[in-house]
Amino acid sequence: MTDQRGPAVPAPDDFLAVDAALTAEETAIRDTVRDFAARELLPGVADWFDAGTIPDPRALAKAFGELGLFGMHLSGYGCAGASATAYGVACRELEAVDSGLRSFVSVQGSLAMAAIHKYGSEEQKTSWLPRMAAGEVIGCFGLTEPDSGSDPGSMRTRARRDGSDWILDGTKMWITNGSVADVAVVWAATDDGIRGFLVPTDAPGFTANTVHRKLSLRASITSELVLDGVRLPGTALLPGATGLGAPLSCLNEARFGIVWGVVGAARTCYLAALDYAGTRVQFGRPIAGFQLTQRKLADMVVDVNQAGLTAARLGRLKDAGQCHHTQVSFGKFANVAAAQRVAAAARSIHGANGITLEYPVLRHLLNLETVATYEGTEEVHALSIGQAVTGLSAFR
Ligand SMILES: Cc1cc2nc3c(=O)[nH]c(=O)nc-3n(C[C@H](O)[C@H](O)[C@H](O)COP(=O)(O)OP(=O)(O)OC[C@H]3O[C@@H](n4cnc5c(N)ncnc54)[C@H](O)[C@@H]3O)c2cc1C
Repeated sequence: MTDQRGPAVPAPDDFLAVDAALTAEETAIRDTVRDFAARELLPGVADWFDAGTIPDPRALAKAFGELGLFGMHLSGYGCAGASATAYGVACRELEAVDSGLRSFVSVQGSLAMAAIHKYGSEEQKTSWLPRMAAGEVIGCFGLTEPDSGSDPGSMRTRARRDGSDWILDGTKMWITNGSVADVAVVWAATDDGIRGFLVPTDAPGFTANTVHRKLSLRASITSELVLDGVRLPGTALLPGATGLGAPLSCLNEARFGIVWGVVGAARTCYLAALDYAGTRVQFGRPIAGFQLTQRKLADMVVDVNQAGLTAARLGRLKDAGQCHHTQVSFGKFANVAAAQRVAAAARSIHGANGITLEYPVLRHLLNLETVATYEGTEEVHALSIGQAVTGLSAFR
């Protein structure tokens, strides 16, 4: 909108008019997910966080499936085949409500389904993907172990041959949706290097134990997976996944969703702070009128919108097939840190109210501790960027 005085004052949450570059389809997806999230997720999320769970994960999976969010940027097998940017926008709108809800979609679509889509046999794809896309089957992705996190090559979970079968032994830790999953994509060391397996969670010897007393990502189910002599047929092996590069490429898909998602978390915190600062009166005037508050709000609007710009640029690079994994590392590294700064500043603007679940700010700030840790910690992505720019690996 312009008038004779020139362009209008930009919208606080889209200061650089990034969304104007979305296609009509991407805009429609944004609006659909935003409406759904406001109607179905936002009213309950503080209670779910308080209770430390998602009350009905199967119903939630069905609802996400009906919206076409699972495996949204994959094609065929019941997946929506949308652009990477559209998927990113959907992640942004979900994480504007809670990082745990975006994690549900990331793990199902970008980790479990992407692994099957990329590395599975035709039979595995037709058997699992349509039901996972519809939300009838929940998947999880087991890479991390109690003693193997940033260095997944050190994993101890073993898969050994027994005739044409495989026998899996080991423990996976911090696995999102592990206790509610129907199928686990489990990565294990074999005599031929790291391989991926599709493990039905009712297989004898498989157990999942929910992790309790988390202080972050509480509206999400996190589990330990125990594999005690789990016997699988030869057809459980993902034939195309050979070596550590396979799970790492799935993580790169999920990280792309994080680059976008945290923009949503930051936006929510920023808008809450802006609203609060405009109505909270101290010393006879709204705290938004104090210079120190305005400095915070200016820093926040820059962080939110620069992060949005980074996400949008990576989306277009990915849609063009031109997004290098170190660029996704750049996005995760920069955007998570920006979201953490915004959430912390928003919490301070809310004063004492900011420590309660009546306002979203501390919930988001706590969630972002997980988001900074999973899919590669802040340090790991710094090293990945460092390696890209220097040509020297400092990982070990
Ligand atoms: C809520 C939640 C959900 C999760 N969901 C999943 C899931 O679904 N599937 C899954 O497989 N995993 C999942 N994870 C695990 C997550 O990916 C790991 O926690 C992460 O990779 C870090 O591993 P770690 O916790 O073992 O930390 P560590 O690797 O032990 O790292 C500890 C610290 O050391 C630093 N560090 C490590 N190596 C280096 C180095 N070379 N140089 C400098 N610093 C270094 C790290 O950056 C970090 O600060 C989840 C985690 C959480 C908290």
